[in-house]
Amino acid sequence: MPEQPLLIALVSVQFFVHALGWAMTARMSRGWCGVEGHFALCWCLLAAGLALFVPPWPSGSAPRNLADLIIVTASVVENRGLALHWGRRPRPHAYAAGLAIVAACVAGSFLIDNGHGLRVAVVCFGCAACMAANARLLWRWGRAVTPVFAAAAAVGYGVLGAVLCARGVQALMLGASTRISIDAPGNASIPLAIAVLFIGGLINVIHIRLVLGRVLHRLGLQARTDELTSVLNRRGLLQQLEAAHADACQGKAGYALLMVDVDHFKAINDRHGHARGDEVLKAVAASLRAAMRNDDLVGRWGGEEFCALLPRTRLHDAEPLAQRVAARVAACGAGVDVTVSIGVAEYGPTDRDLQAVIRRADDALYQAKAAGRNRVVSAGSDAPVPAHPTPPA
Ligand SMILES: Nc1nc2c(ncn2[C@@H]2O[C@H](COP(=O)(O)OP(=O)(O)OP(=O)(O)O)[C@@H](O)[C@H]2O)c(=O)[nH]1
Repeated sequence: MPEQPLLIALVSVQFFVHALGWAMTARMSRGWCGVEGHFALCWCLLAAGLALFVPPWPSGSAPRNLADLIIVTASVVENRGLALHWGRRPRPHAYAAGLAIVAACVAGSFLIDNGHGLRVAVVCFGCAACMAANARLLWRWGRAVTPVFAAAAAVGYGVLGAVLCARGVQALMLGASTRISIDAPGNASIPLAIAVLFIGGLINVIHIRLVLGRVLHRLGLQARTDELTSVLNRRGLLQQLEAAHADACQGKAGYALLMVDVDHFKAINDRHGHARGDEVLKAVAASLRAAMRNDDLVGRWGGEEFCALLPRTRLHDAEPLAQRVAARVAACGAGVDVTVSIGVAEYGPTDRDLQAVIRRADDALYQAKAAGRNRVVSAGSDAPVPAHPTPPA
């Protein structure tokens, strides 16, 4: 086999390896219709398209343009995969219309003198439109999570789109004599083949980075979230508490803590069943979140106990908030009478240790329980405040 087709065959094999990797990932995540499945199909199409440039395929216009159409389809599939990655709704009609226009132009160009230039141009413009759409997706949705990577990748796709546009314009102007092609005779196309291999590798790195980032983000979220109530779990809340405490120790704003415990929860479980108990816990968590401000964080401390972190909040502001929480819970409509006891504590300049603040909130909660439940007690204040007139369940 002469050097030229050998090089193209190598690039095709490399893309096929990418496809294999994504196919395995899609199978593991059972996501053939998801992002991984789209990337697998994209790389498979690219590998197939390039393989059509290699003997025994004849070197006439038909296999070349079939290859070009397959490559445009691969670009469309990639864009669909990226759209799915950010939860955007892919637009099948737009994709189908774009592909139909490219296919019609390629078919029509066979009837025109010097149609070769038109065919190359249309295919280049088709791919360039997909690259521009990819750049837009990365710029619009990716920068919020990974600013540097998303901006660099968006610029990369943008440059690739611009190069393809320039190539399309050149093909239109030069018509039949346009010769810049991966299978053009002579040594000129060797750098082009190497560039295709390099750019393909970079695009695959972008795909890997996006999917890996999403998987790690999801795992991190699961590790910090309570499965039943969807609020933070103890580990997740402790991380936030430690960060708030470190900030406070450095002289930044302090914080307040609410320890919230459902009253007589064992009786609710015993009387109404464990499943209803779970529903009550979900309703209490939802009420807590609804009563809090945007910056406040709610977590399930364990069992029927919740904890809320109120950043930049003093005790005298935390107390009315705790009252509001108690009133919300009492009105949560969980199907049974539910009340909570709440202990409130705030960070003080002598608190070198987060555990000291947690202990004060816990002690205040214990006092609220001992004083008859369904009330708010602030660490340091002697008089427990009844939270709500409703008697415990
Ligand atoms: N349904 C349900 N019950 C839970 C869950 N986690 C803990 N519990 C139950 O919560 C109950 C807590 O009981 P206790 O610690 O005696 O507290 P209590 O009955 O609320 O009493 P006071 O706190 O003193 O008012 C236990 O019966 C646990 O089995 C859960 O995820 N779902």
